[in-house]
Amino acid sequence: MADTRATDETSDNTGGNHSSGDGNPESREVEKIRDLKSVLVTSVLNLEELDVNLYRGTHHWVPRSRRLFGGQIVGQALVAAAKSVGDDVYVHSLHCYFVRAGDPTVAVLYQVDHIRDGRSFMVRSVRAIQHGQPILICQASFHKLQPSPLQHQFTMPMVPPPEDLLTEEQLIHLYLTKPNVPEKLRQFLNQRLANEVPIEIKPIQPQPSLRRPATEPRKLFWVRAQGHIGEGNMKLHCCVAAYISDYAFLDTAMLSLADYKAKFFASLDHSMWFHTTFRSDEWMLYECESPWAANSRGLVQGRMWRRDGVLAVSCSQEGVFRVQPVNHRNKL
Ligand SMILES: CCCCCCCCCC(=O)SCCNC(=O)CCNC(=O)[C@H](O)C(C)(C)COP(=O)(O)OP(=O)(O)OC[C@H]1O[C@@H](n2cnc3c(N)ncnc32)[C@H](O)[C@@H]1OP(=O)(O)O
Repeated sequence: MADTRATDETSDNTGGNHSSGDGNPESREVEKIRDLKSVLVTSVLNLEELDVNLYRGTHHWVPRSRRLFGGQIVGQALVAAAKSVGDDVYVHSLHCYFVRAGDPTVAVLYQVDHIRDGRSFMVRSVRAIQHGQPILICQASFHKLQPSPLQHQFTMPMVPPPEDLLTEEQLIHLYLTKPNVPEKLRQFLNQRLANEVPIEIKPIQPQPSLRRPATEPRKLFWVRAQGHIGEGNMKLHCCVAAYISDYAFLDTAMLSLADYKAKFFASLDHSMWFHTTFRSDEWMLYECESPWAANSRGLVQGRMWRRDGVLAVSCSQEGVFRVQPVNHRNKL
């Protein structure tokens, strides 16, 4: 059954100044690289307030596509929206459209509109703007805690615990020790290792090689933010979950198609529902599936489970996919 415990995790430091480290610039630098709390909280999710309801966000990791990572834009939009509500309401859902590619060479402005303050619910609309044009439109709704006898949830799938599994990084290192790894593939995998994505992933069923058969479009992995964030800041955990939720989600739709690669793919929209308290810096099981793909689009749906079996977050996204056959002789 769903966890209906009233949360005491109500303090809001989202976007506040989080100092860390021992004051030594060198150790602060090391911590900045290693600790997600530094990278995301003091940098990416720490928006600069420019005016009333107007914020500026900067970037950390940019994907190979050279367009801004969607999870970063959604996470920052949620930070901006959350700044305009009190400590007694929690985001329960958000709905976004990615309308233009984000430009990694300039900052993003976030403009928050107060749509409605009701008795139980508060609704905000956020526009992420670059070069005077919206790149994302986001609606977020916040709700007071209102416990009810109506409660149920699906059951978490049975999977091995994260302690029994290797991280994606470890799997890549292992793969690179094999003889005869093609040079192009080696370069690609080394680039993946060099990515400073502040997210850790442990696949439940790692792909033995990149040349995989077509499978049911479903995958499961343990995921958490890198570094320590700690308890007591549910708003921040939701913003970090928004960042994480977009990372390895959309490619679920490609699993049904072997021998093709996406020459262009991008998320068109992103929706999330936050059900209960969780910690984004602790392992959560991300269950991703794609019920449909056609017409150059694919739909993905995801559930993030706390490791105690409580359904914490549900996500949904549609993406555009332009695919081409893989030439296996020259393949990565
Ligand atoms: C494992 C680690 C990897 C992690 C990566 C995580 C990534 C997760 C997913 C994301 O975060 S994606 C980032 C968030 N989403 C976006 O940035 C999408 C923003 N929205 C848009 O860019 C536009 O709204 C969108 C492209 C979706 C639609 O705009 P248009 O209708 O003007 O685009 P159009 O379809 O005409 O063209 C899009 C591209 O497809 C190309 N194209 C069009 N028709 C085509 C065709 N028939 N065949 C092949 N390609 C085609 C077209 O040239 C163009 O390529 P370029 O961008 O390189 O120029």
